[in-house]
Amino acid sequence: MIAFADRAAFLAALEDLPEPCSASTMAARARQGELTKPAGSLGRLEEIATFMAGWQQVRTPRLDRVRGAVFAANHGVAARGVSAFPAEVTAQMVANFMAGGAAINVLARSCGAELAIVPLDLDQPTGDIAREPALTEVECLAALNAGAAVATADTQLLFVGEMGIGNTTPAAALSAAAFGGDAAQWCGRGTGIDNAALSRKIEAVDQALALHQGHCADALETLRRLGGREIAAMAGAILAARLQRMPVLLDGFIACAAIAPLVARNPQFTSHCLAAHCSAETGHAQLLEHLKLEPLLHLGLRLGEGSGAALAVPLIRAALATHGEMATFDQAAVAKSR
Ligand SMILES: Cc1cc2ncn([C@H]3O[C@H](COP(=O)(O)O)[C@@H](O)[C@H]3O)c2cc1C
Ligand SMILES: O=C(O)c1cccnc1
Repeated sequence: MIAFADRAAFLAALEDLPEPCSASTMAARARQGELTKPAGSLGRLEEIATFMAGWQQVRTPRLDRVRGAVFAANHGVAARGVSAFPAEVTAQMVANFMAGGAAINVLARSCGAELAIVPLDLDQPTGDIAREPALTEVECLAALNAGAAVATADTQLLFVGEMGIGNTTPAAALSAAAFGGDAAQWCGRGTGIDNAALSRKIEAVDQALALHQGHCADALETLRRLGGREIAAMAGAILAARLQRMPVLLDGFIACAAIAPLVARNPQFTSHCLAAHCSAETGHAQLLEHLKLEPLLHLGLRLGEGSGAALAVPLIRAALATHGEMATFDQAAVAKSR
């Protein structure tokens, strides 16, 4: 199991990222060329199959073990009234996840994913990022490692989701810190806030950036100052997946913002990631552009929890099924292109 002993170990891991197996990628690409269809006619399904082959290091990748994890935590900044819901909802939704009644439970069941629910110190909200760092270094490392622990070695595809009332605020701050732009450009309506709450949110992000930006010397420091426990956990899980060459399906705005500081440091970081969808939250489309990822789905979702990622699993499955099960031109005695 992957764990980051200290700041240096986390930062060193980010500098030394494994690459996909090029022999498997080439073998998968060659197989795509032999299947009974015009070259390229399955579009992104073909890219998905070769992507999965490279990361799983086999010519014909499989999807028997899909693992999802939902990390939950509370945010000091929520006390500023930046969400449409009270902070108690985080713990109430964790109970709902445990009982199997949330959207992600239903979607994980319907796509055959195993789901871990990981509450992180729900009774200890982070510091309010507008006036102090969200986390201490020790707390941030603990959250990164709680995330890393879900990337278990037998997982063929990992997705991560989150629950944390107010967390679109730190997500906006992390995005602005990593890729520039002002607070208003990254702040959206989250759970459905009104104009007054949106003004408070933009002000909180402005203040957070003014306070912390000069001190964000590395990716851990940025996550610690502007992030939160569930956000650091998602970053830890996605990095731990990469260290094991495990492909990752990214969810919405918050899950993508969690890796923004890692991508700012190492632009190659997202090579093992597919963007499941583009959320309706302001900022997600531009964030995906900075991550250089093309989303698979546009469904107008703005839920989080890993819901968009779970919805993309059947698409990956279909890509791998065509790749693995279609007849070749030779097998089916179909004439090849001239
Ligand atoms: C019942 C409920 C279920 C949710 N599931 C995900 N979120 C989503 O909404 C929150 C982010 O939006 P904001 O920053 O505006 O608070 C996060 O918890 C996110 O996962 C939910 C929110 C609510 C209210
Ligand atoms: O994009 C998301 O994942 C999202 C958007 C709004 C609220 N919660 C999550």
